[in-house]
Amino acid sequence: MRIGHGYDVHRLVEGRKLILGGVDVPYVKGLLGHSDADVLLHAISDAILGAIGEGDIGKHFPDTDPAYKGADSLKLLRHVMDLAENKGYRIGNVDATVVAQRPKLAPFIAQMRSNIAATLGTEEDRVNVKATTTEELGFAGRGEGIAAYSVALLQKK
Ligand SMILES: Nc1ccn([C@@H]2O[C@H](COP(=O)(O)O)[C@@H](O)[C@H]2O)c(=O)n1
Ligand SMILES: C[C@@]1(CO)OP(=O)(O)OP(=O)(O)OC[C@H]1O
Repeated sequence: MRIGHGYDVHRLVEGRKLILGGVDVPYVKGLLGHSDADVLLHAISDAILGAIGEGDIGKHFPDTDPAYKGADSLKLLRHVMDLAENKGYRIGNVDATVVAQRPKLAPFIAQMRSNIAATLGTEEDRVNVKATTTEELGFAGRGEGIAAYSVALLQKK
């Protein structure tokens, strides 16, 4: 068994879609990034890369490479899972927390979980997604950005 941890932050700006866990969440702002800036999927991708000793998403998908401009982070996550599977691993479980003061994410969590499980080729009960505010403290609390944390446990197939 192998364990990995991931953390990511993106800035909230006007004129961008808010994509979280592959869900287009209705909001007045979206996350800024080279890709679709799906901070949740980036944290999960980094957790899996950590578990298999493969660095981080910046190493695999450089933000200087035009190929990843506007990239769908579900596709990046699938590529990361291909690396894990090629090394003989499958998902034990994945847990993640999105840190966002707004918008309310609870109505979208089930779809995020479903998207992530399908992309990882695993059962939904092996994937958990949570959301928390920071009680208006810090950058997330001021609505300047959204953070996400994840851990991933991988098992030998
Ligand atoms: N963006 C968010 C943040 C939180 N939630 C849900 O609200 C619950 C309470 O949040 P606290 O920060 O006060 O702990 C939390 O457990 C989430 O279920 C949310 O939907 N969207
Ligand atoms: C995902 C990548 C893809 O180019 O770009 P960004 O959307 O900027 O996201 P970040 O979390 O900064 O990780 C870097 C890149 O791998």
